[in-house]
Amino acid sequence: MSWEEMFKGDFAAEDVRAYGTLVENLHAVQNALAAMPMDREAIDGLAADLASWRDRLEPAVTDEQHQVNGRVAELPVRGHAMLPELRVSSRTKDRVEGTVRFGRWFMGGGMAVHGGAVSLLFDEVLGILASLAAGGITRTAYLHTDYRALTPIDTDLEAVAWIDRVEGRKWFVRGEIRHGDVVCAEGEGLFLRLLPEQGLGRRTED
Ligand SMILES: CCCCCCCCCCCCCC(=O)SCCNC(=O)CCNC(=O)[C@H](O)C(C)(C)COP(=O)(O)OP(=O)(O)OC[C@H]1O[C@@H](n2cnc3c(N)ncnc32)[C@H](O)[C@@H]1OP(=O)(O)O
Repeated sequence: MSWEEMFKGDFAAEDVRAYGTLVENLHAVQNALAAMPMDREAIDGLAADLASWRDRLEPAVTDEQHQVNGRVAELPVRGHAMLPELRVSSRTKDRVEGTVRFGRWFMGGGMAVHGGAVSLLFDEVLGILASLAAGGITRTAYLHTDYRALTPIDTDLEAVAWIDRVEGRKWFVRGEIRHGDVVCAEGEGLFLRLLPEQGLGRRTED
């Protein structure tokens, strides 16, 4: 299956743009919120605005096949608002490269990215490569992260992934997150190509 087939979007171009703007604004608010001082007026105002949007959106909740989040093929990370915005600059079946900038929202402490967010990025970049290389959807069996240096926020980082080896349906993938010449973190993951009966998103209890 080609990348284009796997990530074929089904939304109109203007809706894609609109969702991209929404995610961009959401991330900007998250970053500003994470960095704000105590400000009761802002806190109370934002809390009220969010409650109003909760009341508007919750009655319209739909199933996974019809949600927009994470299904917008044309946007970085498929428009998945939970993910750091990885911008893939090159992808082959052997290697994926991209850039990412973690905002203040992802800070753990010391102006550095939270370790869980680093692993989150590895799951994404290694997972993209595994799915691309396997020619179909893969699922993470394990993911190992070595934190070599603090990963700074608010600066462009490089993310790369390459295939280590393949054994049947098992794709062993490695990657790095770099800031200039500094390797901030190394990742290694095992991704299993799903069997037809395992389906996308099917849970074990289904
Ligand atoms: C809209 C379209 C969107 C598309 C998005 C694409 C890009 C997305 C990018 C984002 C990506 C994000 C992706 C995500 O976040 S995926 C979400 C996170 N992952 C999960 O929740 C996975 C949960 N686990 C499972 O579903 C199953 O356990 C899986 C599927 C992984 C394997 O269950 P399955 O029943 O299939 O396999 P098996 O048990 O017969 O084992 C088969 C072989 O594998 C070996 N093995 C198994 N586990 C381990 C282990 N932990 N260490 C070492 N080895 C392990 C095992 O020994 C055996 O080896 P061998 O004896 O054959 O040699």
